[in-house]
Amino acid sequence: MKWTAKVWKEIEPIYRKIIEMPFIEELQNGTLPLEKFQFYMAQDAFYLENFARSLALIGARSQDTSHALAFIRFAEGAIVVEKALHDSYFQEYGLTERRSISPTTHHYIHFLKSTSALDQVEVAMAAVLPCFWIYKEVGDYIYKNQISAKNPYQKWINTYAGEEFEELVINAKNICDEIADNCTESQQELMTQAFISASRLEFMFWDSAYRLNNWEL
Ligand SMILES: Cc1ncc(CN)c(N)n1
Repeated sequence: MKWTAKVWKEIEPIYRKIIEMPFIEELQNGTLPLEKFQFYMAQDAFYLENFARSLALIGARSQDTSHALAFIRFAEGAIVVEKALHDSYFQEYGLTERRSISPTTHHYIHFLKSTSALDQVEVAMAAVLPCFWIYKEVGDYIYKNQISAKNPYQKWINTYAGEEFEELVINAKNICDEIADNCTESQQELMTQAFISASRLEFMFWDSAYRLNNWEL
């Protein structure tokens, strides 16, 4: 069995919880309060910038030049494609003020940056995979189950359910499988643990946006 098939089984309960969470349900129905979406978008802007830095770092640390190129392109995509989505929502909703980084965003960003900088590069690749794969699955799930034809969050849904994003996800999964095939069992286990941690953080990211969670002090 491929490593990606094994790890998806591990995080299946987390994924189920994600698609059942109110943030995702309301995003799908177009009823998510704007304030919660704006909070999410503002946090996601911090996230994307640092996610892109982590991807570029993984690219720089990859031994195989085709993997290096793929990760450098992923970094570019995170900045160019996803930022375009952000910019259009920022303009549409007049989101200009710079908010502070929430505790969950702070934790997620630092988890990705430290893993990318200090852990084995294959572990870092596994840590960023949920950022691609879970978004693709959630985007597809929402797209297939949408009831309302008029949804203010349609651009978000179309981005992650789209073919362009799908290509990136397939590529990232294939690289992880190739890398995992050449790893020892204990390295694979570290990859799996990193994948599970990032999947938990994906859940927390949406959950904290729904609760508008911020520092208490
Ligand atoms: C928190 C988070 N995770 C993943 C993605 C999709 N790259 C995102 N935009 N934001």
